[in-house]
Parts: sequence; C-alpha cells; structure tokens
Amino acid sequence: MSTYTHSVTVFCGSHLGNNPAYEQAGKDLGVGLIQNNYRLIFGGGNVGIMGAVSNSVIDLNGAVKGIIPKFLQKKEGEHSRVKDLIITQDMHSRKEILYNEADAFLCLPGGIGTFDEFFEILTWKQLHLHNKPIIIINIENWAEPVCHQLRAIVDQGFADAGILSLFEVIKDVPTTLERLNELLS
Ligand SMILES: Nc1ncnc2c1ncn2[C@@H]1O[C@H](COP(=O)(O)O)[C@@H](O)[C@H]1O
Repeated sequence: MSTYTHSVTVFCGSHLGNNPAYEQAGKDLGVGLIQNNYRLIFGGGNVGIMGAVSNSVIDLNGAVKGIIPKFLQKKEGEHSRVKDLIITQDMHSRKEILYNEADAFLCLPGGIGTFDEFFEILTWKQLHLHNKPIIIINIENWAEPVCHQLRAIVDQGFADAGILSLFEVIKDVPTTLERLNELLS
C-alpha cells in the first residue's frame, strides 16, 4: 500500500451515467490521486463512477478507504477489493467519516446522492464548520444546471454572493489535480 500526503473524499454517482466520458474521468482521477500521493476516501461501493475511481486506485495499489452503511452492504454487497472498509450503522455516521477524514472534497458526475453530499458539505462550509476545498469536476458540463441554480439562489436573495466562492468548478481531471496541489501545499 502506498503512502499518502493528504486524503481526498470523492463524491460521485452509483451509476455510470450515459456519457462514457464520466467513467473515464473516474478512472483518470483514480490514477491522478495516486500520482499525486493522495488517499481516496469514498462511499465504499463497487458500482458506477464510485467503482471506476476506486478500482483504478486499487489496480495501482494506491491508498483507499471506503465507508459503507450496513444496509447498503447487505443490499448490494460491499467493495470486496477495498481492504480498509468501514461498515457504519447508518448514512449519517458514514457521512461523518467521509467528511472528517477529508482534506478536500471532489465531486465527479453523479445523481441525487452526490448532490446531497455536495450541498451538505457546502452548507457546512458556509456555516464555518470547516474550511476545506470543494471542487466540482465539471466533465462535459454535467454540473452546469446545479451551478445555474446556485447563482439563482444568490439572484433571488436567498444567499450572499459569497457562497459562490466556497467551491470551485473545474473542467477536467488534470486541471483539478493541479489546483488541488496548490490548495493543499
Ligand atoms: N452500492 C452502493 N454502494 C455505496 N453507496 C451507494 C450505493 N448505491 C448508492 N449509494 C449511495 O449513493 C451515493 C451516490 O448517489 P448517486 O445518487 O448515485 O449520486 C453514494 O455516495 C451512496 O451514498
């Protein structure tokens, strides 16, 4: 198992989505995390983009920690290749570990679970509960609708414009890793 300098929690889909670029980005991120000495923290499933990122890290013997709630482990089976796999009682305790162990948060393409985690960690940053980097990796512009909604929230007077600087939107994996290196150095 490789050593690592920082831990990066990746929020991403339990499905692959309908654009092959999403899965490729997951694989590329896995390789990039290892090349930059980062440990992957993720939701512990062997499905969708989560599977793409984690298998890519494991294939290269990188550091990875998965956290999965008992009910999902029972329902769908955990990722048997992840040695450091924590089984939690519920979703809330899973999130606590996903959030606490991270030095930074990355979002790859995903669905409502991915956005749930993104919005929660963004809200916590707004509330000064943490000050860790949050980056949306905007592969093929998948996150533009939600970025539009965030701008609308500001325009409608429901949040200060400052919320828009609590996260970054970066177009691809290599640029994200460059930025992460700057932020974590
Ligand atoms: N099989 C699964 N293993 C782990 N986590 C899972 C699984 N299926 C769903 N999840 C949860 O969904 C989010 C990602 O949700 P999306 O709606 O696909 O974006 C993941 O973090 C888990 O909380």
